Amino acid sequence: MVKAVVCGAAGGIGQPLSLLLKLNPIITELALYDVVNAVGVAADLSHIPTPAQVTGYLSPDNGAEKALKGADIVVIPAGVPRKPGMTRDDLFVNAGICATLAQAIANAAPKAFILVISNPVNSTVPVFAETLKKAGVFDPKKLLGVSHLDVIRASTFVASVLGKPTEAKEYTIPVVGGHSGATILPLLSQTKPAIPDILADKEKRDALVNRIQFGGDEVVKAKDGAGSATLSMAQAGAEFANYVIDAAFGGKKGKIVQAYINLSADAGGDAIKKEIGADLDYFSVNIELGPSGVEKILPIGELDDVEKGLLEAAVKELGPSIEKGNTFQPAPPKL
Ligand SMILES: NC(=O)c1ccc[n+]([C@@H]2O[C@H](COP(=O)([O-])OP(=O)(O)OC[C@H]3O[C@@H](n4cnc5c(N)ncnc54)[C@H](O)[C@@H]3O)[C@@H](O)[C@H]2O)c1
Ligand SMILES: O=C(O)C[C@H](O)C(=O)O
Repeated sequence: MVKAVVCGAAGGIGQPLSLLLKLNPIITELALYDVVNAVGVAADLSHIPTPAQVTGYLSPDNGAEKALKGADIVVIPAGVPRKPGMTRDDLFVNAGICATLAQAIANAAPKAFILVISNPVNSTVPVFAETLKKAGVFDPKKLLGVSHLDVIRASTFVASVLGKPTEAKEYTIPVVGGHSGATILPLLSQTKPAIPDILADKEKRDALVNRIQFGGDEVVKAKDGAGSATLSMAQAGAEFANYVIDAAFGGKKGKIVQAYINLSADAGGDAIKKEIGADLDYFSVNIELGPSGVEKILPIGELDDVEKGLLEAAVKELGPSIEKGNTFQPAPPKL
């Protein structure tokens, strides 16, 4: 029996993400929460003949906590998306929503896995952590910032540069760092199978790194004011959630993925700080998933000279974003 909850379920990401989770046969309960339309989306999905029983909740009468009660995993795409000209940092307005949802999770589902999609991920994950810490329920093994869209983009774009667009799934590229521009660090030198021709071609490689780092901008520009990536994010979010569910509840230990996490989650976090040469609290790293969530933090591994330069830029930009999340003070509740 697995209960999944989507917060922000009526949105551009929330709806297709909820659909994809409804299709996962391990999920037996799917609760949808949003400040608008969650009941309608739930009614719609509830007609699909898969095991998950779908319910919808709105904000009045403590809807968030009702939805969250007994949750095993909570996926959060709640909050405002970018418009052209905005950076992800401009979305820090979402911090308040994140703090409110974190408090509701602390009250109603303190042991749940929490997957944060809401931007800016580099700051919203620290906001979640700080709220959970204050509530005394923070488990760094279970709080995961979802940077998986960068990973699926990397596979797609590498295959495209190789002229093998139909074989994207065959290419695995670890993407570490954070989830915003220069903080996104694709480790092309660790691509499997190896891509020596791209690595040797500076122009090709630079363009590829840039496309992975700024793939989000490509979609924001194309949507021209109608939001940012929703469908690819829903796929990435569901794939990532399914990895976590399989590892925690499906007996499939050992999956290695990247996620933006608090480095205190495992002893391997200290080794990461040495590898990156910085005392950051958060970084997107290779993790092994298991029943406890982050079972192990694994080394980043060897970087080539290009990647060492990119790492320096990523670390520089990440520090202030983390600090912003760590020090965020939610507005006091209105009386
Ligand atoms: N991590 C990533 O890779 C990634 C990728 C794409 C988008 N995002 C981010 O995901 C977020 C959502 O994007 P979207 O395109 O779905 O936006 P959207 O506006 O289409 O949907 C957001 C939903 O959140 C809901 N919401 C607002 N306040 C809420 C609250 N307090 N509680 C519950 N729900 C609330 C809204 O009603 C809306 O339905 C944005 O911040 C966006 O930047 C992250
Ligand atoms: O670019 C955005 O604002 C949304 C998301 O973070 C993305 O990478 O597509």
